[in-house]
Amino acid sequence: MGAQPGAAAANLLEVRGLTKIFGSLKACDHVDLTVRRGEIHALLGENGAGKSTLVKMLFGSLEPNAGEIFWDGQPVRIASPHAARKLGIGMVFQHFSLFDALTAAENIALSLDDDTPIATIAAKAQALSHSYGLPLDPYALVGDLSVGERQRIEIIRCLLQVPQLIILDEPTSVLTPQEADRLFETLDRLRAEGKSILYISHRLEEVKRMCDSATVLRHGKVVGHCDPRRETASSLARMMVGNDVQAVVREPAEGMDKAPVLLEVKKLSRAPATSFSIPLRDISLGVRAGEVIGIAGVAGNGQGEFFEAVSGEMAQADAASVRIRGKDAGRLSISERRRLGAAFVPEERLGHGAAPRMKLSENLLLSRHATDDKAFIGPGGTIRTGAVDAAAQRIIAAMDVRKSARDPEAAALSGGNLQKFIIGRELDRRPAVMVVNQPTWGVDAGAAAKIRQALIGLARAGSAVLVISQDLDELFEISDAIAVMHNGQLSKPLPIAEATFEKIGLLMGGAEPGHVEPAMEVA
Ligand SMILES: Nc1ncnc2c1ncn2[C@@H]1O[C@H](COP(=O)(O)OP(=O)(O)OP(=O)(O)O)[C@@H](O)[C@H]1O
Repeated sequence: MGAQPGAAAANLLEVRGLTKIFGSLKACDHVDLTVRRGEIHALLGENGAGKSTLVKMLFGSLEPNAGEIFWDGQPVRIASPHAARKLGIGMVFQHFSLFDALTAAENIALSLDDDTPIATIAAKAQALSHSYGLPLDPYALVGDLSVGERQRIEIIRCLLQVPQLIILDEPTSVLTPQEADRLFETLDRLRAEGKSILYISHRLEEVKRMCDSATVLRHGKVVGHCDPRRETASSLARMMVGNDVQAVVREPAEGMDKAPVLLEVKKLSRAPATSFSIPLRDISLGVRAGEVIGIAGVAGNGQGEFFEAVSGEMAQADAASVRIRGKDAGRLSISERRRLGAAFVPEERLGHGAAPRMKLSENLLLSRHATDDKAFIGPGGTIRTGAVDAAAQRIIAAMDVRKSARDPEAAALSGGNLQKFIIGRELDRRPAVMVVNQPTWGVDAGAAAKIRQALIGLARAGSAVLVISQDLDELFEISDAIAVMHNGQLSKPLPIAEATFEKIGLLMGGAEPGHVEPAMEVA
């Protein structure tokens, strides 16, 4: 610190004693952080450790209660994202803030503080996209783009402002392995140009591969610094969690071929609901009591539409296209399907999986009043608040949900902790059929292992479990068979003993199921 104005300080960013308090919780407790020029610095920590809170203070969207920030050696106050951008801090958020009905260039224009003509923005965006190897058509409608392409718009939007420090919050959680590789090449390039990157990720292998240094947070405090290249994924996880992460154990399922099919999808087809959605084509699948079936696929190949059709968010014309415990359910609503013993966990947790401004207990009542009316609703329709509260606390304890109050609003939980609560809320019902989309998205290694083990446990206790996930490691860890969704079609499930990354990868890329073996020989 104390560099002369004008002379570049060795450290681009220094944070001393940064503190943020929510109610009685110190989400960040005297945090120190140093980011050097030209380094990729990982910010690690389990769910709720305080990572998002810290970067929100650096990006000017939260005001610290105490502490100092030095930028290029000089003390600064970052009062708003606008001020952060002016300093040279850019951020690529985990949840994209793009409008589907606008083009890439129009979306970028919205975030710029001047009124540069669209054609100029498009030309600049295209030049950046070429030079950083991030293919992008500035005139494409965002609604037509894959998640990976949308992220590229966010990155290019950030680069257009010529930042010195780029904050990336879980950038690869929604990317395919190929898209992630491309992102890593871009980050390498930015580092070589002397830019600094603050990188939040729960994927420890990629942290080891990409990052030069790491700061580890636990319960809002810095508990360590390390060079991730010298650590293993498990030593990093241990540093974050404070103890070893339990490996997931998948006992082989016995006699499954004779077990009843609890969830059946039969010749399910669906025309696209909007010009941005994928049509579903003749999908058939059965999930038996006791088994976990995984659905792999590159994002945007119909997984969301399939989830909507199975869960009842979108009813089908053909009642027999979805059968739950032997009953036609295709035309039933979500609540009616839940009453048949099914549970559904959507991908998007805020707004979809939980109402943000409602307390956890209220969210619990909202999702379970139909199925648990005896437990939660008393005579004359009164709510048994004691029972609802006890169930909420039971779920919080079972899933180790970390929070700042006894029964906080859903929006006050960190992303991973909210996911733990939503999964726990459904597991607590012991549903006969469980369908979950991206079960561990944004969840730390310890909590992910816990959720995966719980899904296997639910199946082995006699339920049918269907897991849609982009995380192939996860699917290989928990599934008894894996099917692949490509362009609205589903391949036949491949028993896990026969499945390999290569076979599944080829199917994800659109290989005909029958041609998997020859294609591999050619390769
Ligand atoms: N607006 C808020 N009001 C109250 N508490 C909050 C608020 N935002 C965050 N918290 C609490 O602060 C703590 C830190 O949350 P934060 O989102 O920073 O964690 P995180 O490390 O980013 O977690 P994750 O990996 O799950 O995203 C959590 O316990 C969370 O419940």
